[in-house]
Amino acid sequence: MVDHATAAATSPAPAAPVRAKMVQASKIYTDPAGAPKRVLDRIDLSLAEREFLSIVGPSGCGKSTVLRLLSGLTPVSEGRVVVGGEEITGPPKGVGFMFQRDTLLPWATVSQNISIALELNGTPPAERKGRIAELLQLLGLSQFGDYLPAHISGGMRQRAALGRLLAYGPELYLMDEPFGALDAMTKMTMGRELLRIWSGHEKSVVFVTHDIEEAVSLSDRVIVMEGPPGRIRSEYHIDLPRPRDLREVRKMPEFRDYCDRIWSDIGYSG
Ligand SMILES: Nc1ncnc2c1ncn2[C@@H]1O[C@H](COP(=O)(O)OP(=O)(O)OP(=O)(O)O)[C@@H](O)[C@H]1O
Repeated sequence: MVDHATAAATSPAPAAPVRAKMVQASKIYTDPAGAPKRVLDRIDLSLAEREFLSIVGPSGCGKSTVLRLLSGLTPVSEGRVVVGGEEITGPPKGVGFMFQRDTLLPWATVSQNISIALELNGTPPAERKGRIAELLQLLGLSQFGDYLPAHISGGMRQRAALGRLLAYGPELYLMDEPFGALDAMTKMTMGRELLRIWSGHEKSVVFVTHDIEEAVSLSDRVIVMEGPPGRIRSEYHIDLPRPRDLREVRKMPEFRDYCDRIWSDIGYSG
């Protein structure tokens, strides 16, 4: 663990090339009375190529704001955000977002939702049909391509949203509690799918979750935030074997140990 309260507040330089980083990045919003409100305070964060990084922390500590800064959807107030080697001033290429509630287009079928992502990334029309079929198969949705989002379950909608993200094919996945609304079993299945896809495609992931066990089971590294204003409190390199069986890994004493330490960092003593 690196304790950011006492150690220099920087991540150790990862061995792999850097996919994204935040350097002394702060975000200042305006509160309803018009006064400045510092929601992120001098965040230093480095994400390696092919790294799976999770961010946990209490509600309102700024986890989503970190994702928004990395996505370029929200500009940084102080400091720098660098993605793919370039300081960003807007949404950079190669970045895809997935939210807790799926944001599928309600009037388009599952296949059409995926097709739009393929169109956006420039996949030639002749290749789209085959690619859609592949993705539907990968996500167990082959029977549901012609369904509207309202006519499938919440878990299926999240799978379709993941399919759309994969269709878009970003280098960096920014995921904001993507499985937060799902039941425990579907959540585990989605986590397993995500790991399978991630390990096959070698993309980088920043995954925000309230679920510490989910964070530890999926990640290479877990960052614990505190705030407001949002700061990095500590980080854990998760030294658990890969490939991971998400149920088996939870039985390991090291897994429990990581979770216990993160719970106490967040301030929960049981
Ligand atoms: N557009 C905005 N204008 C003003 N304040 C904002 C805005 N967006 C977020 N905030 C504030 O920034 C702080 C951090 O919000 P953020 O959503 O990043 O936290 P979070 O850790 O993701 O929370 P949660 O776990 O509850 O989703 C909160 O106090 C929130 O009210």
